[in-house]
Amino acid sequence: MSLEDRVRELAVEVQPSGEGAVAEAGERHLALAKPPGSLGRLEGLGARLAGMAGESPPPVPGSPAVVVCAGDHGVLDRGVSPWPREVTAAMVGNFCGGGAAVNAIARTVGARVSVLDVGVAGELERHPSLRGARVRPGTDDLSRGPAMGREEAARAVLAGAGVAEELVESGGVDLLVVGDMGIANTTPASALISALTDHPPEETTGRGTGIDDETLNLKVRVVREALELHGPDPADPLGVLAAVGGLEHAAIAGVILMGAACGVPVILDGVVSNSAALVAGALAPDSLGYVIAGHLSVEPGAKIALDHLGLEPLLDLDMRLGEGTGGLLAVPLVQAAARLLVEMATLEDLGFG
Ligand SMILES: Cc1cc2ncn([C@H]3O[C@H](COP(=O)(O)O)[C@@H](O)[C@H]3O)c2cc1C
Ligand SMILES: O=C(O)c1cccnc1
Repeated sequence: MSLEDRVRELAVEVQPSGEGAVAEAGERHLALAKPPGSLGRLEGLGARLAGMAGESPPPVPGSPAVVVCAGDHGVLDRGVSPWPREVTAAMVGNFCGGGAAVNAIARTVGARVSVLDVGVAGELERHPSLRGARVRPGTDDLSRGPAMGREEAARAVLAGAGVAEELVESGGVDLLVVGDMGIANTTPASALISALTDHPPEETTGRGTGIDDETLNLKVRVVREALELHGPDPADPLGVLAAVGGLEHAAIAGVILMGAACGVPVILDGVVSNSAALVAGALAPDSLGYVIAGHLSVEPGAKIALDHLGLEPLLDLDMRLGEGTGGLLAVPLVQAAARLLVEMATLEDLGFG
């Protein structure tokens, strides 16, 4: 079986989240000891968690993990980011050493950090939290040719899916957060969002790590050239990924598909994971029933992608880092949304039934 077929097989494994449990949780919220609707969006989130688990009340997720997917990008040669490629490998080392923003926030919310090398260009030291599944040492320049081959894109999707499966099946993880590391990776994120939402590059392209006006204009031009060169077809998500995506974007799509197939909620981070969710949703529309938008990144493509997916972000903190940082901050909200349904007394318990 080809790797593409295996991705398709995984997509077919995703079951729709349970409408019955969603309705039951909605009923329960009306009965709990509070004015109806007073917990705001936490009520709808709790009902969605019930749907994902297929039962109301839903279990309270107590074992979260972030999967930081890392890769490098040939399009960096066009000057779309001010940072050198070597920062990607250095930051992967930093994730393993515990000194990155994602590590500090993971410790705050009690999440494990797992790092997946699907496409880093440099040498990496071995480390227990680092999974090596390097498909190739970075993509090619997507503005001059395909970023990667279709089978390579499929291999990266399956690498992400494999890590998610291991965390859930052997590690007891019941809540996944996706994160990214890869210098220049906001360029393929914009290209994916334009290709899959039909918004033009001027709207989906942002300043990434913090580029000036001149570099932003160049970045928009590079994304436009890539779209003109490939004419990506939204009906062929793997083709879109291979033409204008990135290896970590592919791996994140794989984590989403496997999380959904296992019935585990997946919290998105910023624009890179938002673009990957568009790919996952195009491969398996039902996977979106298991996806939660953790926060709204400052990158303009983030809002376009989330609107297209029909997802409302839980937090809006003006963050634009990636790594999984904004997604992790939403973990306590997700846990609280489930715990409210599990632990609150009802009005009837209080004698007001
Ligand atoms: C030190 C450092 C740490 C980071 N952690 C995440 N990113 C984020 O910034 C990069 C994408 O932005 P652009 O497309 O502008 O290059 C990615 O590596 C992303 O994960 C970082 C970037 C840097 C420089
Ligand atoms: O939205 C993000 O996650 C993001 C923004 C800028 C750079 N890297 C990531």
